[in-house]
Parts: sequence; structure tokens; C-alpha cells
Amino acid sequence: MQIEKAFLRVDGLSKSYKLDAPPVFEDINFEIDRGEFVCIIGHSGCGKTTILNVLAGLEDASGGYAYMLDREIKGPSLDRGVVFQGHALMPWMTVLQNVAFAVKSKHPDWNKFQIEEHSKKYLAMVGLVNAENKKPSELSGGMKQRVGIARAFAIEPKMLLLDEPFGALDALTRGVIQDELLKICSETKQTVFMITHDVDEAILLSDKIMLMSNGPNARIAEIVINTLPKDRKRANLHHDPMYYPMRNHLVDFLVNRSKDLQAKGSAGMLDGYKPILVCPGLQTPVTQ
Ligand SMILES: Nc1ncnc2c1ncn2[C@@H]1O[C@H](COP(=O)(O)OP(=O)(O)OP(=O)(O)O)[C@@H](O)[C@H]1O
Repeated sequence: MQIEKAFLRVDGLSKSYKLDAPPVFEDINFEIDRGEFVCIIGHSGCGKTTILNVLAGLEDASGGYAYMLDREIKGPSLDRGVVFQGHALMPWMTVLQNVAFAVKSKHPDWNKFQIEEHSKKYLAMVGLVNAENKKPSELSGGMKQRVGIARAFAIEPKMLLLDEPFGALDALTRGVIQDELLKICSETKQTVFMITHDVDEAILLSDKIMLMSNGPNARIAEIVINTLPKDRKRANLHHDPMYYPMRNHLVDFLVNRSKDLQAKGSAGMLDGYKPILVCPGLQTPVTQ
């Protein structure tokens, strides 16, 4: 039997923006398997967006490597779709044109009909068939974010990178789009790396939650395995007996434990540090 290597692998990643200042983060090591949905949580400034930008190929690390399918990530690629918090749509194009533009980049040999059919399929997935001729200025924040998601999915990337995609949305719209994302990801078995500040969002969507200690000298402190059954629904998630142990573990990290590693890291006491693997709510501790 052939064992597949890690789909995405990050080895000893570090980033310094200034020579005379400590690194924002250092010695970041993790793997993401094909089809996994991984969330990353940590306080503001610990470097989550920087890590995502390195994975997207939009930024260089100061040290270490990131590999996708054993090839080092060295620049942007249509293999990786990115959704930013600010939807980054082209304002002069319609909804359909925004998605079609990305599809054409991926499939330059397709004709107009093929491109539009493909784009419309993904607009339908996010419930936007009736808005295809509208310009971004005519859309609500939630609709714009859906266009961004449709555009990222339409290029059928091997990996989807989401930087707080629902951060600016009201709770109701956020819930609806989370449900859509959950449905699309379970249908397409999409591999996802997502930044969020919302622990409930992470519990709803993820297979694994990476917890980052505070910066500078931030690390991945813990990797939390999400043991809640996969057919999750926002409406009844909190009835699952694993929900509160999981939620309390994450909140407790953010309130208390997130600062623990910072002092040790700045004192150079964490060489070769490996994140702890935890399964909140389970009796048996998990070892790496
Ligand atoms: N281009 C840049 N030049 C200089 N410093 C930067 C640059 N980009 C980010 N930083 C700094 O690096 C640190 C990490 O920033 P980053 O945006 O990656 O953090 P984050 O964890 O995503 O924060 P947030 O949760 O607030 O979005 C911050 O202190 C930020 O000021």
C-alpha cells in the first residue's frame, strides 16, 4: 500500500519584518492532509495572515519552507485559491465577469460558453444565480463575500486559503454562508486552511484547529483534533457532548495559555519545539 505524503507541509517557517526586532513567528511546523479543513486561531499580530500569504506564495518567509505536494511554494499559483476578508472584487466587472475572469485564467483554451457555464455553476452553489449581472457596488457585504468564495472554488484549486472570510459579516449572514461553505466542502472534499477569530466557526467547520501563541516569537502551540461528528449543523452543534469541552479548551487557550510560550520562545528555550496534539473531551491523551 502506498502511503500518501503530506498534502501540505510547513517546515521551520519563520518571519522577520525588521532585522533588529524578534521574528513575528518562528519554528512553525505543521502538515495538512488532502481533504482536511484546518483552522488557525491566535491573537491579533501573531502572524496568521503572514503564514497564509506564504502558503499562497504572495510573501517570502525569512526562514524555513512550505511545500504543496512535495513542491516548494515559491509564488502564486492557480492551484491555490485565496479568499480575503475584503472580498477584492473588480468593481467595474459584473458578478459573472468577476468569476469568469478567474476561470479564463485557469482555462485559457475554453470558449466563452464553457467559461460562463462553469462560472454559473459556482455562482449557483453560493446562491447567486439572480445576481450574475450586478456590479459589486450593488451587492451586500454577504453577497460580495459569496462572489469571492464562488471565484475561489471556480478555479477548482487544490488548496483553498481563507483569511477571515466572514469577519465583516453580521451573525445571520455569516451563519448562512458558513452552512454553504460546509456543504460545498463536504461535497468537493476541498482542502482548506482558514484563519478565524471565532471559536464556534472553527468548531463547526474544521477537522483540526491550530492554536498560535502570542507574537513576537509566536509558535503553533497546540493542534486540536476536532472530535465532533462530521455531519455538523449550526443549530444543534451545542447539544453535542464534545462541544463544551472543545469550546472551553479553545477559549481557555486564548485567555490564558496563549501567552505561555512567548516568554520561553524569546528566551531561546524552545529549540525543536513541537506543538502538543490534543483531543479535548476524550479520556485518552493523544501523543504525536
Ligand atoms: N508588510 C509588513 N511590514 C511590516 N510589518 C508587518 C507587515 N505585515 C505584517 N506585519 C507585522 O507582522 C505581525 C503579524 O501580522 P499578521 O497580519 O500576519 O498577523 P495576524 O495574526 O494575521 O493579525 P490579525 O489577526 O490582526 O489579522 C504584526 O505585528 C504586523 O504589524
